Amino acid sequence: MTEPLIAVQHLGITFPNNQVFKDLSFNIEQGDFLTVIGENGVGKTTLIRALLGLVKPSAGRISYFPSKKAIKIGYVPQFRNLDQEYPLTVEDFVGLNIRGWLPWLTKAEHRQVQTAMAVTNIKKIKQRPLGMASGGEKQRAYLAQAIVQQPQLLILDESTASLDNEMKYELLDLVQNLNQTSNITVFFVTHDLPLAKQYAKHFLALRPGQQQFGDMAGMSVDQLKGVSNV
Ligand SMILES: Nc1ncnc2c1ncn2[C@@H]1O[C@H](COP(=O)(O)OP(=O)(O)OP(=O)(O)O)[C@@H](O)[C@H]1O
Repeated sequence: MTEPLIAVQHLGITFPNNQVFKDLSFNIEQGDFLTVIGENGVGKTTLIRALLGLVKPSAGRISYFPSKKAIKIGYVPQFRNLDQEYPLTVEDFVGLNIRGWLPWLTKAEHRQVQTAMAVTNIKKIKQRPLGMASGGEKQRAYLAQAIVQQPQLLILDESTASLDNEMKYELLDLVQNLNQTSNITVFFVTHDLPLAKQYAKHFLALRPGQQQFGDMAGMSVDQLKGVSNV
């Protein structure tokens, strides 16, 4: 059995007048490609925030192995079309995740930026202002920024929403490659069931007050019906 990277046990999260999770349990295994599906408002973003330590559980716990400190998490947000005037070059944007706005990088850090751009196939546009890049290139720059620190866990938060089909599959091919060759664990939140079916190993289907966890390949017709209207 694969070791968990993160174990969520009996998690409860309650906002004033709103209990989002009552008793949520699942593991994120090392090297997994886990997709999280569920209708609007069921708590997907809240779950990500809890994994990042930004929301405190009201019950249960989230355990990190070997420790919370040892696990770096890369985050790829939902695609937002940056303004054409956005001035940072693709390279500077990717480097932002190393030292924020400080421009000087060590040689090793510079190499990390070059590697992240090579892996995500944006090296040839590294001097281009990010605002002038295409939608797919922008999203690949977000992916490069998320992996520049070589995270153990990569969270994709509806990152393919509003990308066209070709760009979606291009992005997910890159993510799958990272998952398979660098053993980066992937936590992929999406509404796109066909995409999830193609790439994910496991699924977590969230519904109000309940959850289902299982093998993506073995997802039954009933389970499929349950989440296919999301
Ligand atoms: N800080 C907060 N305070 C109070 N309620 C909150 C807070 N954050 C989220 N909620 C509520 O918790 C519920 C879950 O929200 P969340 O954004 O996690 O859902 P989601 O599944 O990500 O939705 P979507 O698919 O629309 O992005 C919603 O009812 C939301 O209004």
